[in-house]
Amino acid sequence: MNDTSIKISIRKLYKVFGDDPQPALQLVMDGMGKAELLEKHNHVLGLNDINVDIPAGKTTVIMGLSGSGKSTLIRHLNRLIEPTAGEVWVDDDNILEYTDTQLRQMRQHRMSMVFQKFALLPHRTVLQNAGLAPSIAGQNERKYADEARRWLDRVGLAGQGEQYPHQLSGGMQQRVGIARALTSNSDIMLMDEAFSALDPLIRTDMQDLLNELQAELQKTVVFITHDLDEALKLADHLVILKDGSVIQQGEPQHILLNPAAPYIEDFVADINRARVLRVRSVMGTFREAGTYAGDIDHHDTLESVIAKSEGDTNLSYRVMQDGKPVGLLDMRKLVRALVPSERSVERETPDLSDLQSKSAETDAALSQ
Ligand SMILES: Nc1ncnc2c1ncn2[C@@H]1O[C@H](COP(=O)(O)OP(=O)(O)OP(=O)(O)O)[C@@H](O)[C@H]1O
Repeated sequence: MNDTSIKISIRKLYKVFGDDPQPALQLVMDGMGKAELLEKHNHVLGLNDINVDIPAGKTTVIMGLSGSGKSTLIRHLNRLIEPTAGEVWVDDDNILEYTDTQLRQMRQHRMSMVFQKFALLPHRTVLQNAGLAPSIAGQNERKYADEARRWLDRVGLAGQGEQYPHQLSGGMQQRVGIARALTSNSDIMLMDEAFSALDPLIRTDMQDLLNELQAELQKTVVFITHDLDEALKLADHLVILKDGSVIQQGEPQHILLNPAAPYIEDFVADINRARVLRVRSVMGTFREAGTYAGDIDHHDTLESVIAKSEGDTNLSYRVMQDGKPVGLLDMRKLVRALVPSERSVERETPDLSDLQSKSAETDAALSQ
């Protein structure tokens, strides 16, 4: 994540829910955990000393199980929730110091939100829903129609502008939600479980759409999910929450290869690593001299390299990025990366038959 500036910076953020949060906060700062705070003091620890830098133009995914604090955290970014302590900086402003007018300006022009349940206005057309932000800012339909239509076209809803939300499927309604966020022309998109209400195939389509839009538009996206596959597919930066605390954050591939806590190890244990890990995350240094079986791209998945090698663990490949060699990938190293942790590598190194059965599983999954 080099060469990226920070768009949103969350500093020492705490949220305690209850009648008298300040004394409870002191107990938390002195080390009391969520369970004890609830049991002995009847206060809920929502967020505990959150420090996260959200890079501009990238997708940051906040992931955690139910109750871990994801919604509480994202709602602090537009001050739908006020913290018990801490700071939230957006574009170098501490938004907790904003006046009501500044806050309204920020919500209207600098941040948009995409909701799990779409939150479309039922009596407005698709075009009017897409143009909600300019409409609230006082523009009439004639003025915003071109821009709203452009984004409806871009999300795959060309010709649907005169429909009403109830005439569209769930996936189409969420496309309107995304078009609405894009028509607002804000740099920051907050997406709260935005795809969780959709059927699996539609959900995959929407994830692909978001990745495509991001490659084109580079918005600062903060995306909440409880689904690790979704997180790994979307995230440039991944933040994992548990009981209101950040357990680990960083580049998703790095987290997968270096889980910092048993909780994360458990989370990532069932992931199809061959499909998620990229060559760049496991390759070694490039050496001029040496023989290799062919060229692969740094962004290829390990699964595609396994297929290319036909399971031959004696091979190594030259890794290319933008036409230049950047590394070497030894198939034995690739195989080691498929095993979840260092400890298990010491116990057992998978052999060719493991690889082939993994490939067969993958083929079966792909052909479904
Ligand atoms: N208004 C509230 N009053 C009291 N406790 C709250 C309130 N809002 C959230 N909480 C508590 O704060 C913690 C974090 O909740 P939050 O909704 O942020 O979790 P989440 O990770 O978004 O969960 P889910 O995936 O189920 O939406 C939970 O223990 C929850 O019960």
